[in-house]
Amino acid sequence: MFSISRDTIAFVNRAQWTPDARELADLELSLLGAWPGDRRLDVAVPSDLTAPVELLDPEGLPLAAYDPETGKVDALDAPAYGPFRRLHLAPAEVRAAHPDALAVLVEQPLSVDDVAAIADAEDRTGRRAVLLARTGPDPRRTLSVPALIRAARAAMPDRDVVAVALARRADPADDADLTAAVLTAYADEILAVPGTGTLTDAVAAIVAADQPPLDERGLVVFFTGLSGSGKSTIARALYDLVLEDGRRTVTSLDGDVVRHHLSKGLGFSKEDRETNIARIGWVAAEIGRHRGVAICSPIAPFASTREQVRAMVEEAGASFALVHVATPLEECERRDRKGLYAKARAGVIPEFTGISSPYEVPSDALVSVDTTGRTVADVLAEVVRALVDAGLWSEA
Ligand SMILES: Nc1ncnc2c1ncn2[C@@H]1O[C@H](COP(=O)(O)OS(=O)(=O)O)[C@@H](OP(=O)(O)O)[C@H]1O
Ligand SMILES: Nc1ncnc2c1ncn2[C@@H]1O[C@H](COP(=O)(O)OP(=O)(O)O)[C@@H](O)[C@H]1O
Repeated sequence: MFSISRDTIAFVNRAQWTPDARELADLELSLLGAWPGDRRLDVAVPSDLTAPVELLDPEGLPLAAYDPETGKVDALDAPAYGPFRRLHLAPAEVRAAHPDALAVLVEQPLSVDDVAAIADAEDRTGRRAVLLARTGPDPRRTLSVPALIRAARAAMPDRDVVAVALARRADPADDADLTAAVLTAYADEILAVPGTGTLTDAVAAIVAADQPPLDERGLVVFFTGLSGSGKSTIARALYDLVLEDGRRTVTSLDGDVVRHHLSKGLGFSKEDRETNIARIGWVAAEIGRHRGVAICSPIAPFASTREQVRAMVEEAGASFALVHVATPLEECERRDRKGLYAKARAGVIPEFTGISSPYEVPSDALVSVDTTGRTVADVLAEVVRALVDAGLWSEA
């Protein structure tokens, strides 16, 4: 007969939580045995979840059982996500391979001077350098994690590079303490290098490929404004301009069009509008990640949702330009091309933006354009000028 044990029931019922990027980095160090024994592992688990909570990786794989009371973790599985995963070694593995290592923290591409300093220290101490690349979230990061690792390998091809998921702390003293403790787990001797000076051609090429000039990075131009304000019209004109220019690939994510495909079935409640914008933002960020241009033109009436899109896009390494199409309600209503305002006024369409649903005017727009009494070409020129002035677009 088939029976389910109490353990199985407890396992199936376990609360689950996906930590944020900083917490996942800390958890990884803890699972590898690199986290300082005297430091509590903090994961902001919602208080209504019963301990122990299973901590999941971004793909839903349970990594550890966590007790929010004590901060204790019990390993369930090894992290398996992220590039260069094979370089994420435990201190014990590094010490077994290199008992006399000289640990060098790599946060920037190693310069010619850095490499010379490392070689000097190796001669002086009789130790061999192991390059510990800081791969945890770091607001000061100037290179993507894969590029940092590639640059470290290119600078010192004969040395081992180890990826250490050390997340930057906001408090400099706290950050220095944690960094020292984690490095000491890997090696008895640590060398700090300045991370400044000239780069070899090979390293410089990796940096240049990873950090193109602003006007070659992904770009999301996000038009927001009332229905009938002119978003689609100007967005289409910009789209054609990018195609005519020919230097960049471009995708249009128009409000109406998105609602026929990506957001089919969604309505106009606050929740559905937020879902709609989050979807547009997600796609736009992916386009930006590939250095394309995405032109979005939904109403996007809520500031917080627009901010989320900005964050997603910037996290993907692309630029976000918010364009407020600030044509006043009276003019939009006068145009009423689709007859929607008349229906909204008559109460036939509920929750209509500007009439019976709010529009939060942006305070973070790159440019704000009122299309009243102006030609499309004139408004387009103003938008392009704003993009050029911000360094996001260059005239051919
Ligand atoms: N209740 C209500 N409120 C606002 N708009 C409405 C509504 N019902 C239908 N429509 C039509 O849907 C278009 C707006 O869709 P969006 O996806 O851009 O809206 S949102 O960003 O999710 O708020 C909008 O198109 P645009 O005129 O191009 O803005 C309208 O044609
Ligand atoms: N300078 C202008 N820029 C954009 N649209 C304009 C302008 N002048 C008049 N219009 C008209 O206003 C209407 C805007 O509609 P649309 O672009 O669909 O707005 P939205 O996408 O914001 O709903 C169109 O009929 C367009 O021809």
